[in-house]
Amino acid sequence: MVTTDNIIETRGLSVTFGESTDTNRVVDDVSFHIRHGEAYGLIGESGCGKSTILRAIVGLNPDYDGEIFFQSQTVPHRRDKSFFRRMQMVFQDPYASLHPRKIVHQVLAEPLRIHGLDRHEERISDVLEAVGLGRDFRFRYPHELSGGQRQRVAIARALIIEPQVLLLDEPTSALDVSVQAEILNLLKKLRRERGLTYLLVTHDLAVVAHICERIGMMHCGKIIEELSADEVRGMRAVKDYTRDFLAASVGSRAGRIDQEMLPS
Ligand SMILES: Nc1ncnc2c1ncn2[C@@H]1O[C@H](COP(=O)(O)OP(=O)(O)OP(=O)(O)O)[C@@H](O)[C@H]1O
Repeated sequence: MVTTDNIIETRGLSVTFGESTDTNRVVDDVSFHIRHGEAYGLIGESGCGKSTILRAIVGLNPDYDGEIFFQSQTVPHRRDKSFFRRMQMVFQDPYASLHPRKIVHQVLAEPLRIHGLDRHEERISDVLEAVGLGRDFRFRYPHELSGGQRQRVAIARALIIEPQVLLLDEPTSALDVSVQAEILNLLKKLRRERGLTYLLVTHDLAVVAHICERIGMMHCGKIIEELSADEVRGMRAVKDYTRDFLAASVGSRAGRIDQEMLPS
């Protein structure tokens, strides 16, 4: 049943790559929902299909089976502009996602132009302020920014058209650990201030536990179990696979983002 509490829902979502006898079903019959204003995390080991789900939802993988709903409406396989007005994506690598020959002002003006929004100067200044960069950053090229600053610009670009949902694909994994914490805190603040809904994909337990209220554990293309953030922190999983994943994550790179760096 699709309810109005859900902003995103998938039913029987499957994605298969390859042709004829050489096919690989990397997302296999995935059904889950995200409520308005919720932060939902998909976690799992590399290659389990997390990013493919995100890409299917945002329309970068149009060849999927099953259904995707946005605010109770079936989303057409080919997304239109109005869809992107409401849902934006932030990619893992801020080095690759920003055009090297465009200054920040141009990067931020482009979505405003595409979506026909006015007051460019004001919106650009406001969004730079919101992501913790001053107005002066407008004139910088990406190579004149640090990794964290670039990811702030990428977040600003996603937010400038005031979407309802951000899809976050490993938004901090290309950054130094100390910078990761800054960006995670920024994402938390922005969600609180703007009532955003997040779908976050990561293999990093600390990231998902700090940002998300509910977490889907993925394995071999399926969500095998859903947990609350408290259940993740308390290592209270039902499935053996999830318990092993949580146990293996403690003390790993993920564990180095400690509580002090991430005020809740
Ligand atoms: N366009 C594509 N064509 C063929 N195979 C693909 C394509 N995109 C992804 N895959 C394969 O699908 C599987 C799932 O990839 P996906 O990127 O969704 O995993 P992931 O869980 O996000 O992993 P990671 O954390 O490493 O990004 C992988 O085996 C990958 O090689």
